[in-house]
Parts: sequence; C-alpha cells; structure tokens
Amino acid sequence: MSNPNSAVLTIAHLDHAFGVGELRKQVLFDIHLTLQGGEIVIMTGPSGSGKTTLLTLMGGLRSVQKGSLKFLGLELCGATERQRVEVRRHIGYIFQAHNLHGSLTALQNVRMGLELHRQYSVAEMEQRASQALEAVGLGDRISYYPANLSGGQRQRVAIARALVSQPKLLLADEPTAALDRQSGRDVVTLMQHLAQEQGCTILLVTHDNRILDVADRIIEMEDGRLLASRTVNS
Ligand SMILES: Nc1ncnc2c1ncn2[C@@H]1O[C@H](COP(=O)(O)OP(=O)(O)OP(=O)(O)O)[C@@H](O)[C@H]1O
Repeated sequence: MSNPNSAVLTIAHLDHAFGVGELRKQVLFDIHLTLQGGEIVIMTGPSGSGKTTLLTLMGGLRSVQKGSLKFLGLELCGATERQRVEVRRHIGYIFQAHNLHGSLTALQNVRMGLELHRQYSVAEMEQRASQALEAVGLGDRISYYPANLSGGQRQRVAIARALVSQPKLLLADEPTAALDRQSGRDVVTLMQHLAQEQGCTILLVTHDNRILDVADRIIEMEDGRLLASRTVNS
C-alpha cells in the first residue's frame, strides 16, 4: 500500500518539445505537479493542450528532456531506458481504445499485465489474472475474446490488466470516451474502488464532465501549461 501522505510523483520546471530546428515545437511549459499516494486526480483541457504528452512522460513512455520528474523518488530526466522499464513495472495504463489484443482471451490479455514481473510462475500469473477478472465482475468471461465482449466489458478487462500487478500509479487516458453513460460511470466507479483497495494513485485524463465527481482534485491544462488546480469537496 502507498503511504497516503507521501508523494508518488513530483514534477518541477518540466518542459517538452517535439521536432528539431525550425520544426521544433514546445508543447509543455514549466509544469509543476505533485501526486500524493492514494489520490485521484482528473486532468482536463482542450484538445492539443498537452495532456497525453504529459501522461506519457509520467508513465516512463517518453524521455524527459528538461526539468525534473521523479517517480517514487527516482529522477526520470536523464534516466536510461532500463530505468524507465523498471518504473513502468509500478504503473498501470488504461487507454481510450483499451488496446486489448484481439487474438488473446480476456485471461491472456490480463496476464500480459504481469509480463514485466518476472517473479511469477505461469500458474501464479494465471491465478492472479483470473482473480483480477473476478474483481471486475468478469469471472465468467475469462475465455472470451475481446470481439465477443461489450465496450464496457472490454474496458473492464483493461482495468483488470492495469491493476493486476498492483501498481503504485494508474494512468488513464479518456477511459470512458467510447462508452455510453452507464458503462462509463460503472468503469470509473470500479477503477476508483479497486485503486482505493490497493492504495493506488490515479491520474485520469478526460473530457467527460459526467465523471468529474470521482476526483479528489481537478487540474486543467491549457496551451501546454497547468492552470491552478481545484480541490473537489466531498
Ligand atoms: N509525436 C508527436 N510529434 C509532434 N507533435 C506532437 C506529437 N505528439 C503530440 N504532438 C503535438 O503536441 C501537442 C499536444 O498534444 P497532446 O496529444 O499531448 O494533446 P492532448 O491535450 O492530449 O490532446 P487530445 O485531448 O486531443 O488528446 C499538439 O499540438 C500535438 O500536435
């Protein structure tokens, strides 16, 4: 479990640019942000404002160019690919398009969430994956292929895959965008409950105003800058 009072992620003076020379375009400017253990933070902002770029930097999926980004105390600016892979072991990812493999069953897809964790035997991985699917209410669908599941069920498989390794941080990019109102609500509520059980911090990027109430804090991105954050009264 994360200590609820300790920072999981600390960002200071972070800039990011794409391209070089005349094509260089800076998309993040002087970002400062701290995510505390167990906190649920929602990031909103217009299209193109830099949300996904920031999310991929936080997730160790992109090299940090300038400033400081520390995950569990490890500085990712200047980190090696190997260090970034190590960091990714502690992070779960959920994307809008769920990114499930169509040729794998729900169970096999969830098992992939343990791929970076070499300490488990095949039998242990199967058992953990099966438990994770039960936790998202899909215990009777473990042998189904994604094509035979509804959008909401697929997103629940993606949640099981993201949380099966008990990550410290869950990064979710528009997880409800492809879902109807009820399925979207079910998916975030589930994410919230499971993450709370595991003491996992959540950063959720969304345009979906219907789910803002799950957040402890809402932060807004505009033109590559983070505006003042707002605390949500519970
Ligand atoms: N790989 C890339 N190469 C060049 N420019 C990029 C790249 N990825 C993103 N950008 C640019 O960086 C800026 C921020 O994009 P980003 O995807 O982070 O925004 P966003 O807020 O997540 O948008 P959306 O809500 O539409 O997903 C945009 O101007 C985009 O065109």
